[in-house]
Formats: sequence, C-alpha cells, structure tokens
Amino acid sequence: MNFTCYMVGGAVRDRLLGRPAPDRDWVVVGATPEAMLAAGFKPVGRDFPVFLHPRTHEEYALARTERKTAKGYHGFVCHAAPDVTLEEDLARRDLTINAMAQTADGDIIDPYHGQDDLRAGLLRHVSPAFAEDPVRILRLARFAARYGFAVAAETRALMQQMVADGEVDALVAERVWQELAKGLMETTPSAMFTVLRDCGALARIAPEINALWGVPQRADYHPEIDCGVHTLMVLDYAAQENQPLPVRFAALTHDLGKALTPADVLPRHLMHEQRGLAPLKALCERLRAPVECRELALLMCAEHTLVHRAHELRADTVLKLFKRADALRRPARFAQLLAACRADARGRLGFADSPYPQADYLAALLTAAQSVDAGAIARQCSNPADIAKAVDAAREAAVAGEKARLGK
Ligand SMILES: Nc1ccn([C@@H]2O[C@H](COP(=O)(O)OP(=O)(O)OP(=O)(O)O)[C@@H](O)[C@H]2O)c(=O)n1
Ligand SMILES: [Mg+2]
Repeated sequence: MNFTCYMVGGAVRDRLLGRPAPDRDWVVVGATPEAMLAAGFKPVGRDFPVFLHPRTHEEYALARTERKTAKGYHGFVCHAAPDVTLEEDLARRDLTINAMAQTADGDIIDPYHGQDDLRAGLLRHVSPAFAEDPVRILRLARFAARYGFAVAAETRALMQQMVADGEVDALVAERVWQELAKGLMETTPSAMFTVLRDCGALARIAPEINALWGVPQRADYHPEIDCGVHTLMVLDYAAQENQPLPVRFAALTHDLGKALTPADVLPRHLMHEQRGLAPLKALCERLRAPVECRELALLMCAEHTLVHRAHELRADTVLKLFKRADALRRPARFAQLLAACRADARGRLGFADSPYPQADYLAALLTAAQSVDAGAIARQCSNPADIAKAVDAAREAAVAGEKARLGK
C-alpha cells in the first residue's frame, strides 16, 4: 500500500519562524492501520490511530476527521480512513499557524493561510470546530505568551462565546494546570493571562487572580496602581530572570489577598498577606498545583512584606522567619522566596532597575545561622530538653553578629 507522510503542526510552524521545534509530528495520508504495522510502525494510544516510527520513534497519526457529539472530553467521533485527505486533516486543527504541512521535498502546504498569519503575528482559528476543544483557549493563550502574537478579532469573539457557553468549566484540572504551567514558562507569561482575562476564561479557571484587576494600590509605592497590572509585571520580571516554575507561580499569586481588602481601607492593603492564604489554597486545590509550587506560593504570600522589610527586623524576628520558611533545612527554596520577592519589588512601574539589597542581606544572615554547629551544642547540653533552645539561641546570636558586621 502506498501512503504519504507529511510533517505537520508545531514543527512546521516553528521551522518557518526559525525556532527550534521540540518535537515533530507527522500525518499519514492513504494508509490503514494494517499497512502501518506492515511497514514496521508501532501502535500507540487507544482513541486515535497513532503510531511510532520504527527508527525515529516520532509520532505518526493517520489523517482523520473529528466530530464532536457531546460535551466534555469523551464526545468525539473520529474517522480515520485512507480516503481522508491532508486538507481535511488540517481543517480539524486549532489555529491556522498550526494547520500547515510540509512535504518530503520541503514544500509547504497551507490551505488556511497560516503563513500569512505567521507574518502578521496573528492567532486565528481554522474553523468553528475550534470550539469543540476548550483546551484550545489555553493553548492559544500560551502561544500568545510564547510568540507575542495578537488574537484575531473573530477568534476572540469565538472564545468569548465558548466561555459564555460554559465550555471552560468542563476542563479537567490536570489539563488546565499543564497548559498554565507551560505558559508560565514562556518568555512573556503575562500575555497568556491577558488573553485569558480578555475572553472571560480567567474568571472561570482562576477567579482569585481575575479579581485583582480594578483593585487600586497606593500610587507612591505602586505607580502602576492596578493590582492585576502589578501582578503581571512581577510575573514577567520573574520570567525575564529565567526563574523556575515555582518562582513564577509565586509571583503570580503573592497578592491574591489584595482582592479581598475591605473597600474602606483602600488603597492600602493591611493584612493582605494573611487574607491571601485562603484564596491561594483554594486556587492550588482547584488546579491541583504540584506541592513545590503550592508551598513556595504560600510562603511568598505570607512572608513577602516581611522580606521587603528585612533591614528593619530584629535578629529573633529573622530567625523566626527562617524557621517558618524551614530555611535552614531548605536554603534553595528560601533563595527562591528571595527571587520572588525581588521580582515583586522590581515588578512595579519605574522600579525595574531598583536595587533589592534585602535578598543578599537575608542570604548572608541565613548563612550565619547555618554556620552554627548544632551537634556540638547538643553534646554540651546535659538535659536533652534544652538542646533546641540552646541551638536557637546560638543561631540568633550568629544572626545578630552578622547583622552587626553588616552594619545593621
Ligand atoms: N487541542 C489541540 C492539540 C493539538 N492540535 C494540533 O496538533 C498539533 C500538534 O500538537 P502539539 O504538539 O500538542 O502542539 P504544538 O502546536 O506542536 O505546540 P508545542 O510547540 O507546544 O508542542 C498542533 O500543531 C495542532 O495542529 C489541535 O489542533 N488541537
Ligand atoms: Mg508539538
């Protein structure tokens, strides 16, 4: 049986953009599953006829059409047969820039004008079938974060309609988190949240974050004023520093409490650290955020103001902070907290280059606290019940000594 393979999707898009493509996907036209097996391909997956190449192990999918028959994930009827054409297969795809194919000779097949949209920097859906898979809203938002592309007006309208129809509510937490986490790791993660907010999806999947827009802050500390704007500036600053996912997630969620400040206190946000913990826990639970992200975000939410005030803190207050943060046992995570706090300080209009000596200062005090030989102190204690206190006292003294040395 004669069949033809085309490179499709992200690999074609990224090659045209001159970007490295992480993986390559292929579509096969004119083949049956039997023909694929006979050619040495290995079958994978149950739902769709997808195979792995015997040598490269890249994914080869039989050309197929899809039709949605019910809400949610299970309502797909998929039709794969040797008579499904390349154009039909490309038509079921999400965006024009993802609906191009490349022949073995390197020719581009582009029935939906993806190359025009690549040049114009536009994210545009291929057909109304876009609406059949709400994950596509999240994918589109993360492509905005990666490529800095704008959303075509008709696609924006379609996404708003999908959200109004409750499509986003049917998404399972794992898929939402997977896409959000990928988008957070892109170069301009703020663009993802701008797109999600604009179509109404953010209010459905993360109302705690969405609620930050329209909430004012003091203009002297926060010239950008709006809490939502500040949050995205902090996030992009963390991304610009190439920080890992937990730091970016902590940047995104550190001020959730500001959305709950009583109106008569605005634009001040006394106690927003404590107020943020409940919505943050609710968000992490709904998204099933991994423990590393959840823990750092909670720590950041609770402690960021204290870290900003590092130079005013007494030695015993610093030691208590270290203990709450478990910093002596987990110095790497404490360093992530400091990175998130630096992003918070610099993620303000006009503060991008301002110094943040708090980070080096607390890092130096932690090193001092860590230098205490707890084992030696334990051996000197005749009563085991006194050990913890004696170690704490020694650590506090070490922190105080380092503070004096640094002139604070
Ligand atoms: N919900 C989805 C997922 C995938 N696709 C199609 O399948 C291709 C490959 O999917 P995937 O590898 O998940 O996405 P990429 O576009 O390659 O993006 P990335 O660079 O993030 O892998 C996409 O280009 C798109 O044509 C789609 O139409 N709808
Ligand atoms: Mg891909």
